Amino acid sequence: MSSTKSIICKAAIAWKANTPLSIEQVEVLPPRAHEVRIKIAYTGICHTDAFTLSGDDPEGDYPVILGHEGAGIVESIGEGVTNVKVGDSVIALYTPECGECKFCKSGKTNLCGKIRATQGRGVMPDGTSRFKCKGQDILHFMGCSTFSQYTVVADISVVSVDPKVPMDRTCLLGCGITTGYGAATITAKINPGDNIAVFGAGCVGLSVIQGAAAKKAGKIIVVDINDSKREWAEKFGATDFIDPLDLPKDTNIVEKLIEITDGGCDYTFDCTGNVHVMRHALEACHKGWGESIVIGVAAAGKEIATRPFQLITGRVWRGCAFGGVKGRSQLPGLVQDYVNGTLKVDEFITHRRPLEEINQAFHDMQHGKCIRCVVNMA
Ligand SMILES: NC(=O)C1=CN([C@@H]2O[C@H](COP(=O)(O)OP(=O)(O)OC[C@H]3O[C@@H](n4cnc5c(N)ncnc54)[C@H](OP(=O)(O)O)[C@@H]3O)[C@@H](O)[C@H]2O)C=CC1
Ligand SMILES: N[C@@H](CCC(=O)N[C@@H](CSC=O)C(=O)NCC(=O)O)C(=O)O
Ligand SMILES: [Zn+2]
Ligand SMILES: [Zn+2]
Repeated sequence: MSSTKSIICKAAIAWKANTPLSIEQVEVLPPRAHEVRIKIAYTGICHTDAFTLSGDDPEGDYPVILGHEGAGIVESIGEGVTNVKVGDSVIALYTPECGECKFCKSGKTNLCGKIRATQGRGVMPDGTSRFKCKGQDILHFMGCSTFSQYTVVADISVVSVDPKVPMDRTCLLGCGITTGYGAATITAKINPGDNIAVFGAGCVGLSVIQGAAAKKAGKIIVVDINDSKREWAEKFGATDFIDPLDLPKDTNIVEKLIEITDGGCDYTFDCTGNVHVMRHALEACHKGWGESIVIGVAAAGKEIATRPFQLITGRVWRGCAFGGVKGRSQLPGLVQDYVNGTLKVDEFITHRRPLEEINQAFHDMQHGKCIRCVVNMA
């Protein structure tokens, strides 16, 4: 049912790049046509939130409410909304799904194009913001802004899920876990026995591992410069763990991977955002058919490089957003995969914090043993 009233609530605002978030009282305007206002219950913090906060995101602009890995309850809907209703348990989608645009109709990508231009400018599809604080408009982020107790999203950027599943779990299907699992089970076409390598054993990389294990991959080799991730990688199904910094001086990670996979990997995945790692991931692929999938986000100006010969001799370089998953069509099924035990979610939660401690949660993520911190937005 549509509401005409604003809501005053708490949100963590990034007033400018590279500064701690500030907990503020914000006004959240009512949803307009084809918009949904959500009471956010829990949100994860993804490395991409930190990427934008750092100032490295070419689309980054301020002041902004970050957060794109969130779940909550529909509080009100605007005119014309039919896909969700007040009271639904939902996940916000930074990759929307309109079902009508050239991209959605292509059957070749999950990258819906309907609202990407306005989303990239931090505004709603009509070009305006639904957040106000201290007399000024506050920008939206990735069409979600889950670091606010209430947020407004486009109706194509939200999906209802099983209300019996706790939202401190479903929030994590809003980005990292789904991205990694989808990269391994949808974007890559892993056959049983295929040898794969995962570079970076954070939330995304660990979820690639679980996806590859689900596809009955052969060797699942995890490459991370942080030895403490060995245990994590094995917990999610890795068969081998290599810290490149431990290799003999005369051996590099590409040679090592080619050696232990009899010519190279069938698939590799970059989950680090480091463009040099992306090159290693490509060149560790098997001649003739190996595919490397870029997931990591790199800063403005960073570019990848390799010899054209690597591609001429059959290696394929591709990437994916949100694992290639169509949020409105496929997330409810992934939630059920969690319910029936085939998709790990609980195991990713290493930290929990209240909204007031969100800056410490960013610190957790960038130091120590954090895989995912879940923030309680109450
Ligand atoms: N394409 C998409 O749709 C999405 C992309 N992303 C991006 O994916 C990447 C991973 O996200 P997330 O898992 O949350 O990030 P994390 O920071 O949790 O994980 C990154 C992992 O890579 C390791 N690492 C860093 N540098 C290297 C290196 N040179 N060689 C090997 N390992 C390395 C890190 O180790 P250490 O802990 O020691 O730093 C860490 O374990 C990020 O760039 C993020 O922005 C995230 C979600 C969706
Ligand atoms: N604004 C950033 C975009 C970085 C990026 O690639 N984002 C991913 C999701 S990362 C989630 O944690 C993505 O979905 N990209 C597709 C898109 O349409 O943006 C930049 O410009 O670097
Ligand atoms: Zn993310
Ligand atoms: Zn679309």
